[in-house]
Amino acid sequence: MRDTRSILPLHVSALGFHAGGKDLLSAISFDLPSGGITAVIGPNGAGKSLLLRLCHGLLTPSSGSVTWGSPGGISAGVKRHGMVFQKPVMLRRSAEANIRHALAASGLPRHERPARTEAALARFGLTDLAARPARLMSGGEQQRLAIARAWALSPEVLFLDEPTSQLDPGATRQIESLLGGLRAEGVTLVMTTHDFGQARRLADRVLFLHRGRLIEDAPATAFFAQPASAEARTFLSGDLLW
Ligand SMILES: Nc1ncnc2c1ncn2[C@@H]1O[C@H](COP(=O)(O)OP(=O)(O)OP(=O)(O)O)[C@@H](O)[C@H]1O
Repeated sequence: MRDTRSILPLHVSALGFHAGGKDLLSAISFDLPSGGITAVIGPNGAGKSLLLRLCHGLLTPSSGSVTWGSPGGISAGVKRHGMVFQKPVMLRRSAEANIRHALAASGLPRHERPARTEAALARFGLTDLAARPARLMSGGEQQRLAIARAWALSPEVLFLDEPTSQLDPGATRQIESLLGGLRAEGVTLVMTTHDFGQARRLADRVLFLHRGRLIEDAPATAFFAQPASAEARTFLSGDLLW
């Protein structure tokens, strides 16, 4: 039977990542409790994608740790966090088959897959596109499918790496509205974005990274109204390039 205990909070402690002779992330510490949207922002190369990949387990920390769950809660071995990338990676199959494949890979019993697939397509407005080859779908449709595919696995936490950077304003608003809906459902979201307007519209909390360090961890309203650090002030004014 599925373990319904929470994988949260996520504890990131003194996290570091070293590659190519460089410290790309250093001494990053924060806790992620359940709920809300956290925007990870910062200039190009700050380490935002690396941070998400480390949290999701795609990379191994060089130092420090990423741990899930509180004592007595769920921890190792249960992966109820998903990740959506800037450019969705779709199999050369229909939209529906992409979701079914993810469900099969996750070990969901075969008899549960059709209903779960149907629900995911319906939830994200993709029912009419179910048979469409995923790679022929528009960028916005593919991103919706990527989110639907991640949602189908019932994630408690969803990491999204610049989910709308390839999309036009209409598709961006559509994705934002879907993300707001996931938040309302209780999914905990962590997303990188270069779009300050989007971070203001969506985020409850901001993690501001610069040169591999966590410079600010603040409620989004406070961060945008009055950033505490000189780096964030310069970044928000558009003058901090890297
Ligand atoms: N495996 C790797 N080996 C060496 N350097 C890497 C590796 N992965 C990332 N980097 C470097 O680490 C730095 C941070 O990369 P990352 O992709 O996390 O930045 P980012 O904040 O997401 O930037 P952007 O906003 O441009 O997407 C960059 O300078 C990048 O070139």
